[in-house]
Amino acid sequence: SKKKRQEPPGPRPLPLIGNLLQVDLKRLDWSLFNLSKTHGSVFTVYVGLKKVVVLAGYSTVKQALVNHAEVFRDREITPIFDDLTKGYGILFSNGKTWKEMRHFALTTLKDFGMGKRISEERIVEECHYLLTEFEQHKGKAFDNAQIVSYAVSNIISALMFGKRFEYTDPLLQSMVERDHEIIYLTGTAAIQIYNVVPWLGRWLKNWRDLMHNTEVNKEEMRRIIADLKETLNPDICRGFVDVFLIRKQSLEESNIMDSQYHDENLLYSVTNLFAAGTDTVGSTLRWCLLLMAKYPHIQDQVQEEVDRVVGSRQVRVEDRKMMPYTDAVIHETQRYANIAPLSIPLKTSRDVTFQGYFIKEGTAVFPLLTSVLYDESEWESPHTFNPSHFLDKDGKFIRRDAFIPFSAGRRACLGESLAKMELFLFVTSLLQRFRFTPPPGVTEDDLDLTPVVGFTLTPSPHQLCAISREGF
Ligand code: HEM
Repeated sequence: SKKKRQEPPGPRPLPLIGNLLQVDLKRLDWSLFNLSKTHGSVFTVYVGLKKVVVLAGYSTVKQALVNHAEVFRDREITPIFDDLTKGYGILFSNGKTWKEMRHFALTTLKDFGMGKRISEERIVEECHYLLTEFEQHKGKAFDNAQIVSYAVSNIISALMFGKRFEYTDPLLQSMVERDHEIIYLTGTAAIQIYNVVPWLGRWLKNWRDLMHNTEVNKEEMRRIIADLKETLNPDICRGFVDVFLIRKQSLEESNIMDSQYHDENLLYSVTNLFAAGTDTVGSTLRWCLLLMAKYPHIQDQVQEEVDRVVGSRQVRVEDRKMMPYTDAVIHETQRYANIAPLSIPLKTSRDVTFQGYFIKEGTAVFPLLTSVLYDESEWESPHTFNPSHFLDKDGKFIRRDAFIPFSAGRRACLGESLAKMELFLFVTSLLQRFRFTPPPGVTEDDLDLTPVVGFTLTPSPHQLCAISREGF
């Protein structure tokens, strides 16, 4: 009946441009969050002619992604996602490709220690390189964006290629820089326009830059893979790429030619993991250092806890349970920084009636993480950086259901355990050794928390001073 097929409400769209006048493409997540206050937690917007259903607030997002996991599972392959990976790999694939590549990536990365002791050793080793680099800049104002990203990308590189890069290696530098650029450009207003009017592409500088960066990236990744192939030894698997190549070889030897283990899926899975594993953790780490410099009384409490629990020895993952305040600060950084505000768009895998509204198969869906991490009915002071969100009255760490910066359901981030381990070890190691302050002549109030808005939210370019702490 007509009633049963009622579609989610929303602002009235205009011909051709849809609701483009009601949203700010430069801060789409906040515009949609505001619209949810008028139109409810499930509503429709038209980005040009493209219809999108927005899910807002913790209970709605959770109900969709977790309780209707099979429906809200497929990726919406926008024109730009298609340009980037042609439906291969993990991030922007669907069906058999996605299922097999996600499963393979998860099991292989776990076999190489993702989230376990072996990764801990690797991260601890990388902390030393990072600290040495900070040491060289100590006391002077500097922008830590690059070295933080290099350290973080070495963790995923070790899992995939079985090696780390020197921070001075031009290959590492260019891959990190280009990925950063790609992630930024993908979220710009120009590319969102391209997604609804793809023939505009060649006229848009952002699109041309994106395509150029993607091509160079692929070339470099192909060369790394070719080197690994040349030196492949099935008895000593160095990482993800080796395991993939061996699986591919053995399937080919068995004359199975239609498997998912082909060059394209290898190339795009590796580029996906490198990009998803670098910029995300890198910018969260930078948010954390910036917030520590801005709120010195919070930094004091973290350092008091680090000194009391760890002292001057190496921090280990198992220290975390004795460090509720530090744990709360890292969680609150992820909540407040909200680095993936729109998550990554999904589409419905079949017709569904959700919260009384009919949503047709193939409809694009935005699980609005901003509306979850800033949900006023879940957080006591959503707009303030407040580690108490994760502490009970006795100062013990508490989990919060609405803390889903890695999203939830079938598509949830597959690097969550690795990211959490990296964040804990990098943050504590840096704060054990250094005090972070604004540069001379800049006050804490001057430190700007306005993000640069791309596909992720990163801190605006800034400088901090890393001052050596007494005893180190
Ligand atoms: C602070 C760090 C990180 C954050 C906040 C984060 C967040 C996210 C989010 C929001 C998604 C989208 C989930 C969805 O579509 O519902 C995602 C997907 C993904 N993440 Fe992460 N991520 C982080 C670190 C990592 C790391 C370290 C890796 C690499 C090991 C990684 C690999 C991936 C992959 C491969 C996907 C795609 C999953 C799929 O489509 O099935 N992420 N991440």
